[in-house]
Amino acid sequence: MQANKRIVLSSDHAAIGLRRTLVSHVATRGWQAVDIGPNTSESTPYPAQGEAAARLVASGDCHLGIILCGTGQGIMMAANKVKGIRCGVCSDTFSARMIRQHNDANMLSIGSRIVGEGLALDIVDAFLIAEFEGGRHADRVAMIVELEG
Ligand SMILES: O=C[C@H](O)[C@H](O)[C@H](O)COP(=O)(O)O
Repeated sequence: MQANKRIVLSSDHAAIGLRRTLVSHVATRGWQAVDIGPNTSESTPYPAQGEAAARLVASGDCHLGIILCGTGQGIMMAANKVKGIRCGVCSDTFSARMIRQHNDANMLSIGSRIVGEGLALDIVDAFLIAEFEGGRHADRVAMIVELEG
């Protein structure tokens, strides 16, 4: 259990309901949720929401991040533009575990129009429980970091 660790959650308008569910869920897993919205059903651009969450992770203010939009793809693309962010879109628990174990991902993206609530909770659990394995994977992640310049 990762007690006292902070995790930022962010979404666009397409994923407000699922984001709120995940905010409550991560708290039951011992994480302090930093929910940066939105809290209106008005159209909210995913790039800004992804960037804002990514900056909290990149700065060290939050240890991990969970971001959501309709597909999970657009907000993931935006988050990955921020230096230091490794974010993957997951629609299954195996991928959610592996992006932590092999890729040292610090953000998870989920598509609210693809993944149902029950699976989303399992995906989040898989992501939170898994830990980076290091070893041969560390060299590969270092190569990703080098690409950032
Ligand atoms: O990657 C983008 C996301 O799936 C957005 O949630 C989606 O494009 C929003 O579409 P709309 O404005 O039609 O709700």
